Amino acid sequence: MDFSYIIKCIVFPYVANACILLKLSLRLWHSCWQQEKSTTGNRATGTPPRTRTIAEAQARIAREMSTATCARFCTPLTSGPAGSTSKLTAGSVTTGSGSGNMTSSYKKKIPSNSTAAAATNDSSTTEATFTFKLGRSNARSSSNVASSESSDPLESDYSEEEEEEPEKDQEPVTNSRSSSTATTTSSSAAGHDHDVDEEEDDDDDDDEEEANGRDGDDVTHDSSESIEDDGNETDDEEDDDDSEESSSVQTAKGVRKYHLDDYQIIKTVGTGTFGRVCLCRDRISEKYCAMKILAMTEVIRLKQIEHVKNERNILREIRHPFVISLEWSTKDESNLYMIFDYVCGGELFTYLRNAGKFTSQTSNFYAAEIVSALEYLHSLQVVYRDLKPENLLINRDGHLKITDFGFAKKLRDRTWTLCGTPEYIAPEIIQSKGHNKAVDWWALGVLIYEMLVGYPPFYDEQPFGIYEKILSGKIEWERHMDPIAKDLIKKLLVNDRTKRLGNMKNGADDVKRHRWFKHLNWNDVYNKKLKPPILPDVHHDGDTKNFDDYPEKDWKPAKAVDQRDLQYFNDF
Ligand SMILES: Nc1ncnc2c1ncn2[C@@H]1O[C@H](COP(=O)(O)OP(=O)(O)OP(=O)(O)O)[C@@H](O)[C@H]1O
Repeated sequence: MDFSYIIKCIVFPYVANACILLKLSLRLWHSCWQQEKSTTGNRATGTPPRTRTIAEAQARIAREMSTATCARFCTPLTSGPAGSTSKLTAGSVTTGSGSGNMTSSYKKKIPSNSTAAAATNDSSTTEATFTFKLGRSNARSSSNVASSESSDPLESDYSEEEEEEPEKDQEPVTNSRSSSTATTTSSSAAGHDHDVDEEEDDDDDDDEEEANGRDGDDVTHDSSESIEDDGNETDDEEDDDDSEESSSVQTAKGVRKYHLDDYQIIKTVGTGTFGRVCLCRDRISEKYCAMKILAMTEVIRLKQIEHVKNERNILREIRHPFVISLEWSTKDESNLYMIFDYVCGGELFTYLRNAGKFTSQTSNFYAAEIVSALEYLHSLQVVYRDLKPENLLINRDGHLKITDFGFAKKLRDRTWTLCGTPEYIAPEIIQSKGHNKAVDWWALGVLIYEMLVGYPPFYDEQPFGIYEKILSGKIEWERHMDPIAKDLIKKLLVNDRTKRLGNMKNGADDVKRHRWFKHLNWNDVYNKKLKPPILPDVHHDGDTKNFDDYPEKDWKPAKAVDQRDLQYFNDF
């Protein structure tokens, strides 16, 4: 073996990966340090971390896992806030090894420094890094991550290219920007969104173009056009009286003038990084809905302005049976508000943890609905970037609704943000190579594995351990795993994204034609004709029994932001 071969093929890859991990460590350290300086207490709302009662599932998973893996997956437990208990039972679940009701404490938010954070409940530890979004994770070593390096509140993302670029327009937008036109929204995103899309420029670009069977011209997409076309567009010209908390929206039944007062808040059903999600009742239509309330001070502090705007803009544009529907959005001087359909069945995550794992049939059903949604999103050049069981809600009819578009982004080509949930992050995101829709197909592979096995394929207590495992590409397989499902997972969890199923020239069709989905008629999938394996136990549309209880008295009103900061959200 010649010397240059050893350097190129053995030493270089190790050194490269070590450098990447070192870089991530430095960013983590930097961000921890920044967060520690600036925060005490847990988020603007003051809500304690959420816990659940799922020890039996944990014990079962522990039994089924090798001791070493188990020690990593079953991280230290903490007791939760009084009253924060899961009411969910597994009685109605058709699953693999599911076995009824389970109780025990299960740490919902596992910070990067789990012991310290568990002891203090302090967001300065739980929000370490690239803005760790720890509100939603249960058995994860941490939840979502999104990089936030700069002190510019508009700069939510990290990219090497950015650092070399001259400072972009970083002042808050002026009043001359119309608050609701799509063009403004779009130009704002272009001007401030540091989740940079760039033409491909590194070595594998050409390969990738070839593999995708597309050329650069094909990928251009003018988001402003589609947003303007959207029936939900607020019509300021027709209604000059519209205040920020109210607006007229064209609905199927004609123009409706929405007001925040139209919604009666009933109960908190979920918490997130910047606020909470409440069940509410629309006094006009008498429909139940979910109101996501985001404290602007937190959005600014965590440099997530563009991500939040992306979320709203993308959601306004899309409509699909397996994607949450945004009905209206608005703001006041303290909060941003998004009104969604209320999905009363709760999170797929809870059903999965209660069951331990799903059968191949059950997993296949959910995977098919996700494939249908991903195909649709990608056709609009939207990359979702946060696929995981916590973000999949089960509707009363048993079908899925994908929620939380906080990391979704309309792509021209590639983007560089380090974001996602560690266990679900694709290797190219860790390596800061620039990523595209291929990351969603990777995440689908992780999700199918987690549904079938009960835990994700790459796990460690620390995000860096997870990243190391992802980059190593080694996966432990269960002996009795469905071999056809295993084949699909292998084809999705391919480190080289140009060879990853879903990202090649036939796109989603390659996934849809895989043998694991052979029996499916994809029109039936889209039209919800398949029989759902789980029917949630709910008594009426506003039932909250499938969600945890949150002590309502813990919510403190978010602080009003000053006029200058308010302008960041002019186009929200
Ligand atoms: N439309 C809905 N119907 C019912 N529950 C919902 C709905 N939307 C969100 N939830 C609940 O609220 C939780 C938090 O919502 P979401 O993930 O959108 O908030 P987030 O602030 O973006 O959270 P994170 O910071 O974890 O990303 C969800 O996991 C879910 O349990």
